[in-house]
Amino acid sequence: MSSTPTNLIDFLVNQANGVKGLADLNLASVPHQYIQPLQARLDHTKIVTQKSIPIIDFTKWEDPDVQDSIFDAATKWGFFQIVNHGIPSEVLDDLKDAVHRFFELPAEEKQCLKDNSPPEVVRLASSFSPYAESVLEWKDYLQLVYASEEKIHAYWPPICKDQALEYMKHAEALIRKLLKVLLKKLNVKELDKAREHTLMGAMILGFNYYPACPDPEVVAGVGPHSDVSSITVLLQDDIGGLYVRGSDGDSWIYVPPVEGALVINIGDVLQIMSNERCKSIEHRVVANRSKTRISIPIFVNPAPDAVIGPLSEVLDDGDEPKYKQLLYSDYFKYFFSKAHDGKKTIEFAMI
Ligand SMILES: O=C(O)CCC(=O)C(=O)O
Ligand SMILES: [Fe+2]
Repeated sequence: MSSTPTNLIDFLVNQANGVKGLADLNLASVPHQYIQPLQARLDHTKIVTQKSIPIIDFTKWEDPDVQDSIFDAATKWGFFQIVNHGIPSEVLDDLKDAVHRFFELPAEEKQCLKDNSPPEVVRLASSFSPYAESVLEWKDYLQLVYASEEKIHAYWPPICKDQALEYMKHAEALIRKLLKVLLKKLNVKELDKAREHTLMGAMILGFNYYPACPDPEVVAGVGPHSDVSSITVLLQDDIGGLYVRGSDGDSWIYVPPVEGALVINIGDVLQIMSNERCKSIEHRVVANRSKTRISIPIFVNPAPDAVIGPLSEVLDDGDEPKYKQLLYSDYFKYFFSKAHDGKKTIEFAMI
């Protein structure tokens, strides 16, 4: 049995071993840096099993009834799953295989990728913001920015590039449809170029890797947070571990893996732009004792230079604005400057 590396952050981050490298040491228990204080751990008595987020058939997405159910889910739950979304199952399966292949690369290759990647295109990290957190999260992640074809071909890792790009091409069409439905319900007639820049001007494909953990009860896979996206489109594998905050603000609802489905959630940007009609709901991930889990979010983000704030079409209905107008890059930087802290990020945008 091995012991914890003396300089843990150096081992995880600079040597690019990640928590995958730590898990491969087969430690009997997790290093103290991962142990969450009692009040931060998931209280199992708060888990609700009788409720679940809606599952929506996306086949007839232009049908007004389907659009109503999407908006209803966005306003009441902030989270829903979609099936029959049009992305072929082979594209999803090939992507999941590619994610495993990527994280199974030797640390030297990951380090080489880190050293040679411009952070505006490719970022490899462990935990969330390890230099800003007092307790680490049991997760490694890769972020691939959906930049120009030229940058993608130059910098996305060859071991997963084709599968990631194929998925993004399909997903982009789906994202446009989802945003059109949500905007229509907010009285915005079309998704023109300016709105595209604001709502989907910078998309990031994330690969999340949660290795099996000897003490899943005491660590956070991901601590409670809401996403800073417009919307997030998440592909999860069949292991499970995602929980979303119930509407009472106290309970946690399990999001079961559904074969072929994508989990959609509203992010802070759409909560702000809809002046709180759409809800950006807190969620968290629990690690697994015996199995590695992966998940693949697309963070549909505004361009960094976009100004976000309540839409005029929403305020025209007589609403008082609850949020100010602010530069998205300021919001994004603020999110990463601290540990995950529930719904606190959005206070940065409140009037
Ligand atoms: O792994 C998951 O199911 C969700 C991950 C997540 O919430 C995130 O990456 O923002
Ligand atoms: Fe999230």
